Amino acid sequence: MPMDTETKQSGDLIFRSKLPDIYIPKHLPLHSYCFENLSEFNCRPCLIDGANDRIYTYAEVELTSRKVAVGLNKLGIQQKDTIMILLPNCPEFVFAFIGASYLGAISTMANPLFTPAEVVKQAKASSAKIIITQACFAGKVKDYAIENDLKVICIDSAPEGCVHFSELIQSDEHEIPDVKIQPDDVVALPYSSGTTGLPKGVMLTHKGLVTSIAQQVDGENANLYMHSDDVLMCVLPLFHIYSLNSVLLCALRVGAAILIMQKFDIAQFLELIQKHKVTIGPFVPPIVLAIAKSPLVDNYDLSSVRTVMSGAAPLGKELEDAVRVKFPNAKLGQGYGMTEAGPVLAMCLAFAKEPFDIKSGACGTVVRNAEMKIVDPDTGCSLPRNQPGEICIRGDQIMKGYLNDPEATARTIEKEGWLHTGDIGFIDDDDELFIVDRLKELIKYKGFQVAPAELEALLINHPDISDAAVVSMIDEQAGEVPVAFVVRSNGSTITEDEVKDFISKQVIFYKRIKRVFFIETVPKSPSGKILRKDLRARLAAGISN
Ligand SMILES: CC(C)(COP(=O)(O)OP(=O)(O)OC[C@H]1O[C@@H](n2cnc3c(N)ncnc32)[C@H](O)[C@@H]1OP(=O)(O)O)[C@@H](O)C(=O)NCCC(=O)NCCSC(=O)/C=C/c1ccc(O)cc1
Repeated sequence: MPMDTETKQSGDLIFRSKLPDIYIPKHLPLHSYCFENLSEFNCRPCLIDGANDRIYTYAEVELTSRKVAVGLNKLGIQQKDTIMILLPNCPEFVFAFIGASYLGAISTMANPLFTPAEVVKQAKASSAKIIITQACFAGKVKDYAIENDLKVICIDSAPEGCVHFSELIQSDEHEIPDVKIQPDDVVALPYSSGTTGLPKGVMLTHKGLVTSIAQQVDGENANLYMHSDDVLMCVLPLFHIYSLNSVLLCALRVGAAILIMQKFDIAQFLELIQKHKVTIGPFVPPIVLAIAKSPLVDNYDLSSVRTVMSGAAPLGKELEDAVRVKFPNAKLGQGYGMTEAGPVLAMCLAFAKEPFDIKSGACGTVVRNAEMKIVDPDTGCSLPRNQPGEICIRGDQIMKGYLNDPEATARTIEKEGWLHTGDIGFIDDDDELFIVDRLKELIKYKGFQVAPAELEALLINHPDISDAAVVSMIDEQAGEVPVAFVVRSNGSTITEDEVKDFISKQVIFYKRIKRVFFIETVPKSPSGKILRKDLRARLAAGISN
């Protein structure tokens, strides 16, 4: 047994990476760290827009981002202000995010397919001062922007009252304000519901993201080895931390090319891999499933791909094996992330420069410069190898906390710095982590988060519903889908379709309720907590209306 990866510290059994700790320049602001080695790849492709093959070199991306920083500043954005990026994957997403970082400002990212109410909720909660979007989504924030005197910037055309993105780029980069960015300053504010409750702003700092990127791609034997000849497929949405961190920011650090795809379409996706000789594919299980199942795959040359990573949801062993044959030259493995954890907790060591053997089904080994422990959820005691418990992580990469929510922060991060994931897993004799269950309420539809509390709050707003609980149901395509247990108000005859329609109108597609089951009472603990396990057990036993 590799004892040096396991130590005892004040009674806790702590696991560490097999890779040695490295120096991490945590004092650098995120943009300075990402562009630290820029002179080595100034003229190389940085962003490739898959929609039109337009290539932006590293020099262009860096310069444009600085211009955008000045442009944002001229529109009133100052250090510590928040901008909202409401965009699908596109070069402007990158310029806006990095531009805001140069200013010491914060980016909160939202799915442009959110309903107006969902966007406005996040814009309000994050106190966003500017919203950067596309003309077709501008209507979602128009009224809110007028009421609150916010500027809306559009990247394509500028509807009345909006500013065109090109105006930002016309600024003189030399006018960039001289800001002193502290390592603990927030740079990104994604939203996540964590282990319980409603979506909350996750404060990720310069130091946190620098540490997370370094844990993946820095060091002589990098854990997720990539270099300036690599081409990464960027099809996962940049408004979630997986793609933002493990694709965009990691690639920028090493000078790799980022192939931007706006929307997943299997034929276009395969075409782009072949055309641009993609070498690294960071995916999620539904994409892996599409590749495994599509007959189109055999018409394309995918031999350039050397790394296929899956994350954000569990990947079954059968699927892993089925897709392996489609990529003749690729190593296949998983990464394990959670927005609050910065996000990467564990990464497949077969992706290391000097790779290790791994087992299929494992979601990696704890990243370097970090500590992991597995605790008994009932007693809080740490557990030895091969015993499942709640996965906890400690290190500079984890979030600073939830925005304006010290109670939720304290529930998630212990005083000693341990972040509780709400995931149940164990570490085996070879230091590999296996996730076996989930303690938290979260539902994952194709890797997108659905917070049951959010849907329950909407449901009980309906006059014909007196109580409701939302849990996950297994689904082959999506992994999980939300289903509702509903208690009708006295005398109500509300139907399943009426309940579904009521929710569909208010939420993005992946939060739509797929089934409704009517019950007499929602099972609850004496303290009022919904007994979700009981409801899931009823589903498993084959409940029907
Ligand atoms: C690419 C997927 C897998 C599949 O996309 P899809 O085939 O379009 O299917 P969807 O179900 O998502 O979307 C379908 C619906 O959306 C619509 N849609 C779709 N994109 C459009 C559009 N750009 N315009 C307009 N309509 C559209 C589409 O038309 C359709 O609408 P409808 O027919 O009415 O249901 C997509 O689901 C997806 O991106 N999922 C991944 C989400 C994700 O990145 N999650 C990460 C969360 S953070 C995390 O967990 C971190 C983990 C992590 C792990 C490891 C690490 O190293 C680091 C981190």
